[in-house]
Amino acid sequence: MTRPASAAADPRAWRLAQVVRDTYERSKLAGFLYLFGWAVVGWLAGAHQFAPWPSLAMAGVFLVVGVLRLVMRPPAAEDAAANQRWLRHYALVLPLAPLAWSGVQGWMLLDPRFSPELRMVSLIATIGYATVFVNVYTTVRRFAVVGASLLFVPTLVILWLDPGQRALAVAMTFYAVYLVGALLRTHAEYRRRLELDIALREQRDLFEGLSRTDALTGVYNRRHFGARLEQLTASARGGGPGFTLLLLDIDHFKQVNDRHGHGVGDACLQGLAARLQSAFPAPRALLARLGGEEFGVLSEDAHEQVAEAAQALRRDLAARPLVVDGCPLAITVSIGIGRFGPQRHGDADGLYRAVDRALYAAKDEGRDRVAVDA
Ligand SMILES: Nc1nc2c(ncn2[C@@H]2O[C@H](COP(=O)(O)OP(=O)(O)OP(=O)(O)O)[C@@H](O)[C@H]2O)c(=O)[nH]1
Repeated sequence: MTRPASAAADPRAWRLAQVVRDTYERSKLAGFLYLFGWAVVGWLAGAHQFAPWPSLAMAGVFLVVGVLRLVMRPPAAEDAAANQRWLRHYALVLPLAPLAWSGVQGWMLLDPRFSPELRMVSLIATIGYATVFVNVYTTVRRFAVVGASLLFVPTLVILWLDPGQRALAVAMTFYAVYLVGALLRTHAEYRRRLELDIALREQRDLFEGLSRTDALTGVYNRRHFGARLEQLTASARGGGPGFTLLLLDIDHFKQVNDRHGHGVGDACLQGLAARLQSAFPAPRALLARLGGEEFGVLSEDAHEQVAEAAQALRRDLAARPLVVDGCPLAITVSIGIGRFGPQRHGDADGLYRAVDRALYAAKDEGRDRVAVDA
């Protein structure tokens, strides 16, 4: 009955895990684009005839790299160390395809057996792959920079070194400059969206936490307690582990408010919640304020153990009164306890009514006592 993870779950670990998930999702099939590109260009050029082994080797490289990208699944958990490791390994795999494509591109530009028309087709493919890198790998900027550079820089060098290709060299250089700008913009947009996701997630966690928590004491509220009671009852009816319900009511609490004021009454409720939390610690027990001066505990322990802990709490309150504003505040409590029995109680309401009766029996018998539904 552990208290759920708080709203302040580690946003840095989540951000890293999200970057890893996005990177994988965006790139898992993209490796095969290179295989497709080489199959089309190489086939049209007849490379499989005039250079069968290099052609086959290229296809093999693209196939292996494509499969590698697909099978390198990211870690399932938001484990920062595992995600960092994955990024380091992926940083070695991701550049392989652009590197190999750069080889293809250089080969096509330098080998006269490739026609000018097919060279143009391969240059268009290079532009396409570099554009994909800049738009897709905005998740990790260095990936985009490395990939696009591997694709573009060798091609630019070859084009600039050939005086006959000046116009193409100029056009490609302009496009490279555009890609740098596009990379900066898309990366900034991706980071903004990520931060927005984190803010939304934190707000959702915060509201979820608030909807389960009692504002005054910080323990669970009646709503969450009721939902958990229903779950435990259903599970016990289905043969799951049993549980014990405890209901506690402060005796003559009205007098505390009347004598000392509402503020002292509030502090008393907070002090008692803290004592209850120590008497019935998570994860074996779930504590809630059910309203006013009434608290409830759902415990995995047998009712004898819960009753023992309840008696110890009662004795502790007598021996060590609560301290409010530096002054001791003596209070006593009445407690009802019952272990869920599917035959005896039927459902959650049946158990609640039985334990409530035990609590009122404790009140009727003079308060400051524990009564067990048996
Ligand atoms: N300070 C404070 N008082 C509260 C709060 N909620 C309920 N109360 C008070 O709790 C008191 C409950 O009084 P009663 O229901 O008569 O119960 P009691 O005086 O404890 O008497 P018994 O339960 O019969 O022993 C009322 O005076 C409510 O105003 C709260 O959040 N803060």
